[in-house]
Amino acid sequence: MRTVTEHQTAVAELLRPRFEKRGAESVPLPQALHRLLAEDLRAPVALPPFDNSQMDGYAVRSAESGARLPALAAIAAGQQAALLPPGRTVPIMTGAMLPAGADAVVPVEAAQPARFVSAGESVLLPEAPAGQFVRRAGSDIAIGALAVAAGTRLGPAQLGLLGALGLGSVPVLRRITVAVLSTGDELAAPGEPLPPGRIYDANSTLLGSALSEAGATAVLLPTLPDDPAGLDAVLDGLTGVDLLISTGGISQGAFEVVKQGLAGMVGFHQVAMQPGGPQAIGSVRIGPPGEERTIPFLGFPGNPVSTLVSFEMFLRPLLAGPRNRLRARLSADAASPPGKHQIRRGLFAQETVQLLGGPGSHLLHAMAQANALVHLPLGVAELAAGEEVEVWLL
Ligand SMILES: Nc1nc2c(c(=O)[nH]1)N[C@H]1C(S)=C(S)[C@@H](COP(=O)(O)OP(=O)(O)OC[C@H]3O[C@@H](n4cnc5c(N)ncnc54)[C@H](O)[C@@H]3O)O[C@H]1N2
Ligand code: MOO
Repeated sequence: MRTVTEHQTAVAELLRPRFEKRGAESVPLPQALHRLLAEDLRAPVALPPFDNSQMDGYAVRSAESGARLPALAAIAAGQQAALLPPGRTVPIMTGAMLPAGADAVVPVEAAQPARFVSAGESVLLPEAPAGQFVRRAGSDIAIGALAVAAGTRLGPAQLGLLGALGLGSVPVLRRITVAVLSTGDELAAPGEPLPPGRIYDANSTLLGSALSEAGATAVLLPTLPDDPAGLDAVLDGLTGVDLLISTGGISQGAFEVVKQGLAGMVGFHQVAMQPGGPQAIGSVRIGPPGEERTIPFLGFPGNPVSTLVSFEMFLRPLLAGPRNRLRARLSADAASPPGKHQIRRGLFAQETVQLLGGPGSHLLHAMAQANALVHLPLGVAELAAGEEVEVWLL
């Protein structure tokens, strides 16, 4: 039996070289959400690009503040500011360029009168130290500084920064394309009638959406009946994908389509975790004759919770990095098979986690209400309420 870490290492060794060779593409900034940045990006301009006002108020030479000063015509955001002559003040709006000579801003409500006066009128300004309410050029980021590092998953803040820096497009890693093959005679497609003895296919949707959320492109193949010859046909017809994942058909049954169809080509292992114990890993030949190539293959167990937990444990970290991990206290006693790393589903709030449903890997309804995976480590049989465990926030 393999440990979780051993299988994680095996999956990483199989997939990392492929993922690293995937290459980059340039995409318009608004389309780069959740993509991985392909190279370090440095600031082509400083932010702010020029000294500007942090307040709607009066720009002043600080040495001349604490006095009544005649005002010039107001400077709006977007205008180029001229020199502020000595002995003058100028109404200035938030974000407007500070005129040369000025080094402080007095908020309009601190002036007397507490409004914007017309050009030529004078206004009494309180003492304002140098730098007051002035946002210096480069105080957010200096020109040439590292803005976003290669490998960063681009979220709203990173994309906003790149927009502020004037970048219209961004180099991102090409998406990994993953074919998803749910197997089993019992499967019917959601939306279709359900004959007796059959169940609806949950895994195609579950795994497809997990892959999309992690930044990959999922290609959902039609479900495969328990017919090893059918698997050969699927492989022959497959092109343009970086990875194939199957679900089901890998344990000890009499009709294990993946196990029978790929015997000798891929490894079938028992991993010391629950759910997700049975795992397959290796490489498969795909493509029509003359265009064959070899791609990595992962076989996840068929139970839907096993499939999603397998994805979270083995694949998601390689596609999108680790989940947020923290320690939480169990809300109630818990038991776990000591020979396995058990991964339960739970509801995390205020440093406490409540287990939802039992350990069974068919309990998809409970998982659909969970916001965390709860780790009960190898070697642990019983945990008391209040004991700390690791949780991964989903
Ligand atoms: N004798 C043994 N039997 C089983 C063992 C074992 O060690 N010895 N392991 C059990 C464990 S643990 C798991 S997990 C499953 C894994 O089996 P398979 O990967 O071969 O999966 P299947 O048998 O095809 O399906 C398992 C279960 O999940 C349902 N299923 C499958 N695909 C889907 C889908 N796309 N959507 C919804 N539900 C699906 C399927 O109907 C089965 O109920 O093996 C245990 N057995
Ligand atoms: O290892 Mo299985 O995934 O418990 O049901």
